[in-house]
Amino acid sequence: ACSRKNRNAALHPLWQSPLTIPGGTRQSPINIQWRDSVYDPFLKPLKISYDPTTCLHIWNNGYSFLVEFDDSTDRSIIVGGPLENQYRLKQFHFHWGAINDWGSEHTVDSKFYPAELHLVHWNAVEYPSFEEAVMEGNGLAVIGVFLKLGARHEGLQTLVDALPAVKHKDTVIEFDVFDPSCLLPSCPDYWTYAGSLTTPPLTESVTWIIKKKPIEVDEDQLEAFRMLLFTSDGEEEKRMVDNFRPLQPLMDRTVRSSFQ
Ligand SMILES: NS(=O)(=O)c1cc(F)cc(F)c1
Ligand SMILES: [Zn+2]
Repeated sequence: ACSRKNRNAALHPLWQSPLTIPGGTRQSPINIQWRDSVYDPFLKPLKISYDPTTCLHIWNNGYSFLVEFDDSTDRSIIVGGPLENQYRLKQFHFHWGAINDWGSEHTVDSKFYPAELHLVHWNAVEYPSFEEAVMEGNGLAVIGVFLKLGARHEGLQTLVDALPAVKHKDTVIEFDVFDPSCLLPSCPDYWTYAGSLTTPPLTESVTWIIKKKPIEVDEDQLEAFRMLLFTSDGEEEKRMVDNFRPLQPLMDRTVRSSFQ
C-alpha cells in the first residue's frame, strides 16, 4: 500500500503540490542532447523589441524575483523564430543553485549552469489576458538564457543593486527603466521545443526558446541572488536557492535548432 510518507515523497517541499502532472506529455525542463536536436532551416530569426519604459517593478514572490512589465500594449514584444504570432513581454525571472555546480532548469548534454533567466511572453493576438494564455497550448513563449560564471555583467548589476530591497517574500520595489535585451547573448542561435511552465500550475502552454550561448555573470552577482529569502519578514529565514524543477522526460518530442 502506498503509505502517506511515500505519497508525500512526490510532493516537493517548495510547492506542496505534485512534482509530476498526471498525463503530462510535454513537461519542462528537459535535457537538450545537442546531437539529437534537428536543424530546421525554416526557423526564422527571433525578433526582439523591448521598450525599457514598460518596466514596472521587482517583486519577490517567494519562489524567485520577478521583474514585471506593463503588458497592456504591444510596446515590448517578440516575433519570428518558431512563433506564429507576436508575444508580449510580461515578466522575467531567474532560477539558481546554492552553489555554482547547479541551478539552471534546462541542461545541455546533461551540463547544468549556475543559473537560468526566463523571459516570459504571452500571445496577446489570440488571447485576452496572460491568465487565459497560460491555459492554451500556444499561449506562452519563454526565452531561456543560461548564466555562466565569468566577467561581471554591467547590465545585470542595476538589477542586483535593487535586490536587497526585495529580500523577503511579498516585497516589491519600483524599477522603472530597464531594457532586458541587455541580458541576451549577441549570438542568435537557439533551440526550441514544446513544453510547460516549470512551476505550478505546470500547464503545457509554453513554446520554449533556449539560447545556445550563455551570458557571463560574476560570483558576487550570483551571491546576490542567493541572499534573497523564500520567507517573509519575521519568519525563520530560508535562503532562496535551488529554486529549479527536476528534469522531465522528453517523451515524444523533438528539439529543433536554428543553427547547423
Ligand atoms: N519558470 S517558467 O518560466 O516556466 C514560469 C513562467 C510563468 F510566467 C509562470 C510560472 F509559474 C512559471
Ligand atoms: Zn522560470
